[in-house]
Amino acid sequence: MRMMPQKGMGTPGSRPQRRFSVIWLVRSIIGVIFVLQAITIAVLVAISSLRKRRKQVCGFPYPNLEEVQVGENALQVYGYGKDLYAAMLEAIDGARESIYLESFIWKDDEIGQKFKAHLAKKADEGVDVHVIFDSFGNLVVPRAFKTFPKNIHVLEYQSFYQFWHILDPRRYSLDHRKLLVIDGSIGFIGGFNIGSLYETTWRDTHLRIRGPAAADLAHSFIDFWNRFGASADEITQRYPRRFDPLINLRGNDALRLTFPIRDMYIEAIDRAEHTILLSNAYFVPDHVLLEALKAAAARGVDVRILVPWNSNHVIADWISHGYFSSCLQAGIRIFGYRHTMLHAKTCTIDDRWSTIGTANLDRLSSIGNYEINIEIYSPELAHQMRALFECDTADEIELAEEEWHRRSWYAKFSERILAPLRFMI
Ligand SMILES: O=P(O)(O)OC[C@H](O)CO
Repeated sequence: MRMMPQKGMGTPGSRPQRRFSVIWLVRSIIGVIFVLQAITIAVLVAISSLRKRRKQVCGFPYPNLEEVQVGENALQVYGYGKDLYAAMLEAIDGARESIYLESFIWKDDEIGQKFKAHLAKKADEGVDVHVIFDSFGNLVVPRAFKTFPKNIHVLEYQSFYQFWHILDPRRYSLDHRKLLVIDGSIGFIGGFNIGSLYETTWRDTHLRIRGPAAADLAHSFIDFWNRFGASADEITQRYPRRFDPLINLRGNDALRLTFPIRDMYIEAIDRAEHTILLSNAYFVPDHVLLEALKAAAARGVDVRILVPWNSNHVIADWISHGYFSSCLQAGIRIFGYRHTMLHAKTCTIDDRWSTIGTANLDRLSSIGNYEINIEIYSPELAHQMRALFECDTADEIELAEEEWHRRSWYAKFSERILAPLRFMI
């Protein structure tokens, strides 16, 4: 009996023909995109490491800002690491009761060691010293550096500590916060991690609070410690807190799925009438945030966004570039900071409202990590934030819409091919 060859099988002895199907097509397209993304990333990383080898940082301008009084609190903005670290170490040296230090990254270098030595001295004097750092953020830091004297309480935050945690999407989060609180009365918050690199070569923004609002920072630390630290080592210290309409702390909590910092940004942008001056290290906004910024520009608000021109994460830069065309079309002004890496996470609106904190405008910070931002209602502070922004943008490039549209085809291609990665960072 003769067998009729079935569809797609070919004749006996010949190679079977691949059956065309939608699944095969989708798989092939995804495969091609993966390969193109891998090639693009490899090329960009190679170019970036060449650039890093050649680049010399020759300093950057920043204004000297005076401490301002906001209600019962004195606020000092820092735009330069050397000044900030000096103030932090001075505050640590003056501690009498407690020191709470939390840092996403804590480098084993001159500055990192300096902090460790000052903390050890205070612990020996009997001050209650607690430190938290993120396990993933400090993966490359030697274990010896992460070992502290016995009288310093340490929490190395690790999201996964049971096997089943890998099944819980809420645990794909980092402790991205940067906090220092002394005696519940002096608090530091902002973008600076701890390390020599950040001391003089990165432009970042941090805030010192002297006054009752520092108690909020203390309790944010204490709450985190008591939830994730050993139960036998609870912090029982309390600092009186009070509601303050001028200064508000906003904290993202991954396990509780509360992400008020993103909401805070959207609400403030929606309210803007005159100006939005936004600086962010990694500008990869979600659809809602982006539409809020565009809507503000459409109603006549002067929206200006400052991003690093070449950040420490080249892929993030190129993903960020993918937003610029639509921002420029919407009337948003984009500035690229070229002096050095700009790591600040700040915004000031209508010369009234400002925020300084740890949250980048990307998915990880918006709906992923533990983050902490402070929002301040104060024309005096907003005036300083404007001065800082204007200093940062004074001699930097502003993208012109036409010129940006004329960028090379391979730049446009790279942005397109990397766009699907927006949801990963
Ligand atoms: O995660 P951030 O914003 O503290 O930035 C850290 C730097 O990217 C370190 O590579």
